[in-house]
Amino acid sequence: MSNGVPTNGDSAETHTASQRYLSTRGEDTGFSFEEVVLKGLANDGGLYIPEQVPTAEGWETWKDLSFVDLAFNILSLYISPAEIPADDLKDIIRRSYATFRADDVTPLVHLQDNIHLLELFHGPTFAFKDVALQFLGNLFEYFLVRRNEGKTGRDRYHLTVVGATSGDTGSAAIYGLRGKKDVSVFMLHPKGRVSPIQELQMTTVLDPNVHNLAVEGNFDNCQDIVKALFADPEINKTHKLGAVNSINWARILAQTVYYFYSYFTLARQQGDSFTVGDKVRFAVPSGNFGDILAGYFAFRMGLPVDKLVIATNENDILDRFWKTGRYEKKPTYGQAAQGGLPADGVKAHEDGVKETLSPAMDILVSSNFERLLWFLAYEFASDAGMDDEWNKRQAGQEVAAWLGDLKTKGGFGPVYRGVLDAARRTFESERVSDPQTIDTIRSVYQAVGYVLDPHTAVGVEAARHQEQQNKPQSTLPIISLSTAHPAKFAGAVTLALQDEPGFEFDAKVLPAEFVGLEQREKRVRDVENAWTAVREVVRKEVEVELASKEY
Ligand SMILES: Cc1ncc(COP(=O)(O)O)c(C=O)c1O
Ligand SMILES: N[C@@H](CCOP(=O)(O)O)C(=O)O
Repeated sequence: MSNGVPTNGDSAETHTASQRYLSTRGEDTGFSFEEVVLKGLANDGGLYIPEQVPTAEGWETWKDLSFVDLAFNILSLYISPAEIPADDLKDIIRRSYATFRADDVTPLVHLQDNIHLLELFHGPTFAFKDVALQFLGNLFEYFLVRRNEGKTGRDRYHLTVVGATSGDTGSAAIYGLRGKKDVSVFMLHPKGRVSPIQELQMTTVLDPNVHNLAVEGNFDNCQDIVKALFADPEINKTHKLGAVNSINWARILAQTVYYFYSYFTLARQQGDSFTVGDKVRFAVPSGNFGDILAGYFAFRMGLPVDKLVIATNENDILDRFWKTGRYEKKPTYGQAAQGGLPADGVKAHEDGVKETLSPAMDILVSSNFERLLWFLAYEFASDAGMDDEWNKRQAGQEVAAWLGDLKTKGGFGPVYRGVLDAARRTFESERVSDPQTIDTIRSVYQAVGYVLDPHTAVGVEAARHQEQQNKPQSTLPIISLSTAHPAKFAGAVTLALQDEPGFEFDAKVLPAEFVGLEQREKRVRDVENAWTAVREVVRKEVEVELASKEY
């Protein structure tokens, strides 16, 4: 079904295949970038992906570009100038990264041996989410200003953003959208399950368009409520829902930039011992699979990636998939996957999400895994020798069936051997326990004096294990993504370092921006773990907000 690319009166010929989008469940195709950004989730429940992953022609020549110029080159491959003219796109990107404390936006620092840390926490809320959400906030604003030109009052297009957070997306989205015209933002967090600083970062923002909702439940309950709202035709029609979670394609797209940028930074830092064209590994602390999926796109675009290493905490659905070929909320260990794969020997944990020291990754089901599944299914279907339309249809049907089973039976798999083999060609997985996380924070501090946040520690431990395991490739540099500032997770950091001589959290870790947060006024509303109850709250609070506006 074509939904009419693009929305602003230009002809479809102005869009390349990588600038048109389809749903992973196969029913919805032909969307423009603007449509997928404003809609978030497809009508059939799928996630948007580009019809084709573009090759980054001449990427090797981008080595010395600034972050902003590099971002422009990459993003232009996915956004037609007929939708956002080049100068406007450049301006959006420039403004998005002007809010970062580091001149080079995402610095790369050498940690130990072959491991380099990609510091992604220099944005306003001290977590990697800022890289995408500063950009997404400005994109929403750009599209809304254009849509609302000459309109007044209730005729204006008012976007109602609803998002779920285990701590970091919430504040990053709020900082990306606070005070923006024609947008209300509702962030659902699991009550009492985010770190105290994360909670304060969200609830101390008092702009009238920001609404914090504390849900009695876990992160997956929050994510399910958001998905249920997107599936409800009524609220979508009346309130024009928008997404800030990584179900929104723009989140993934913005994150591909730092894979390229860190690769080039490494090449500049290493001089003769690393030339553009050499391979690297990336280790990525993973939960919803958005961050590492951006790495997959970078790889598909031509970046020389040896392997993408998925690092999970004890909520290990992804690790179990790579080991068994089954994607299951509740593990059924001991059953070998198709083709006689070994069981992984990991102990089953309690039914549901485990609360760990890396709470932002306490996720049972990783929403972006669906996007990877589509590409794996597409690759598998392509072996049948049919035409591209057939391959795409087949991939969509396969994904819809898998996701259907996940919903009704709690899991699916084992997947076809060819699908699993394709997954293993590009990715490896590691599961890191809480004690290992603490040991890693401590041993890195003792060795080099660097303080890791617990999520970053999960990635670093995975990288170190990879270094030990992959002897022949162990000379390859590993870029380990540092996804948050350690000050956001005082509990875990203090647990690991309290006995270290001279270590003082406030002096060594706490940034000035966090001092005094707890004394500020807060606004948050408790809500039931029920999507219909949340829908009522959204309706009422948007009404109050709109009634107070004069434009
Ligand atoms: C600090 C931190 N690290 C890692 C992750 C996992 O990233 P993703 O959900 O994209 O896999 C998150 C949450 O998304 C996070 O907040
Ligand atoms: N870890 C996230 C969970 C939401 O993930 P998202 O990347 O899909 O927004 C968080 O910190 O909120």
